[in-house]
Amino acid sequence: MVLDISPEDLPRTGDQGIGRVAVIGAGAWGCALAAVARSAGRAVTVWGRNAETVTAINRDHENPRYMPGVPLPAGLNATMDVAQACAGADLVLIVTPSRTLREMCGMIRPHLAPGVPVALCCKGIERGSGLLLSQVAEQELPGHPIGALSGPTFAKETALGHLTAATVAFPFSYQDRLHPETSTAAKVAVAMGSNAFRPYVSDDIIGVEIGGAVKNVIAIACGMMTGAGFAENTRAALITRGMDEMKRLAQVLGGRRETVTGLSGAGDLTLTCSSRTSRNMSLGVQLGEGTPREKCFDGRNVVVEGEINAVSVVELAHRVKVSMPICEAVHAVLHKGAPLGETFARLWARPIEGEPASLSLSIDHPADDAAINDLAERMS
Ligand SMILES: NC(=O)C1=CN([C@@H]2O[C@H](COP(=O)(O)OP(=O)(O)OC[C@H]3O[C@@H](n4cnc5c(N)ncnc54)[C@H](O)[C@@H]3O)[C@@H](O)[C@H]2O)C=CC1
Ligand SMILES: O=C(CO)COP(=O)(O)O
Repeated sequence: MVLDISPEDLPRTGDQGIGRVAVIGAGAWGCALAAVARSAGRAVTVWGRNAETVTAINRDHENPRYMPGVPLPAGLNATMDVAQACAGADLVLIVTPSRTLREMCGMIRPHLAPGVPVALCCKGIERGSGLLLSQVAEQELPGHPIGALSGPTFAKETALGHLTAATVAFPFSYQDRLHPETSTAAKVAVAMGSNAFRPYVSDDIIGVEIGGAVKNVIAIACGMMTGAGFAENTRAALITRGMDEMKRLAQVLGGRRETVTGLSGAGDLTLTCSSRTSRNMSLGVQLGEGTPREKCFDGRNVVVEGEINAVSVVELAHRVKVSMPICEAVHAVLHKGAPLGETFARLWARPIEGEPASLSLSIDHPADDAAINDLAERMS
């Protein structure tokens, strides 16, 4: 199954003006989204920094470095020239690792026509500032509507045309509330939507971004426990309690709890916490099995957003006084040298709490150090 459908074959709900899409980043997700936009009938140019990758996309319709064996639509153009990529673009998708976002915004700024919307497709929170990626982009690209596209979307499956859904979120103006179908989010959704790729429209960019950023940290936790030999009960508990951490953080920052139960929170948690296709889950599994960090992924340099973002998520949680014990545990193991077994054993031995958290209680039960040590031993 390959996504190279002719635009005429696609039922459209009405073209709302986005004809040309620039995709910044020629990795797995950049190429998958470029394929999606192309199959939805858009003219697409991908910007990449690597000459071999750019040549391979244009000549072989494949990205052998990041998505080998996955055919890309023939009509995709790739370039190393950012001015060329952005020329005439009605929509820009930024799809490089989150830590590069500020730099990418600065790079495209001189080449964008006024008011062109920019959808962020990377997942994270800026380290140090604690800013959501949309706030970073707002600082760097004044005058451009900034939104996010996020959801349970493995790049390879998406590029192969497996049925996929994602959320497109841009802040709504008052006019948008009266006519949501003409909002920027809706226009972007229409521009990207096809028979195989189903976007949903949201006005809650904070909720959507928090879901995307935090789920990677929770996926590392699930991987760690799986690698350490724990089973499905443990994973289900981490997914559910991890979602609660996301909801609390989203709400305090002005997002909606219900957004986190959507594609970008619950959906993406379900996907990435269930499959070693996820680089985050996979890193956790390898560490849980006892592989030293430098030997994970056979020593290859792989983008694992949750590893870097564990720091920014925990710093942000401290700043806004939100309790995120699972993220804290991942952070302690990855960045503070805490022993994996004992850290997760202690996570389970915390005082009894209410579910939901609005049932405010905390009952200490004496930590049984011998039992914790046994559990820690099982995990080491
Ligand atoms: N792969 C996937 O299934 C999905 C990935 N994402 C998100 O998309 C973002 C990108 O991930 P992938 O495409 O998977 O990563 P990737 O590793 O496949 O590709 C990363 C791309 O970014 C480029 N890059 C790296 N550092 C750069 C820098 N300093 N300046 C300019 N370009 C740079 C690389 O050359 C490469 O083209 C991440 O935030 C990830 O969480 C989101 C949904 C799905
Ligand atoms: O975000 C993703 C799927 O939605 C990709 O997950 P990983 O970055 O863990 O591979």
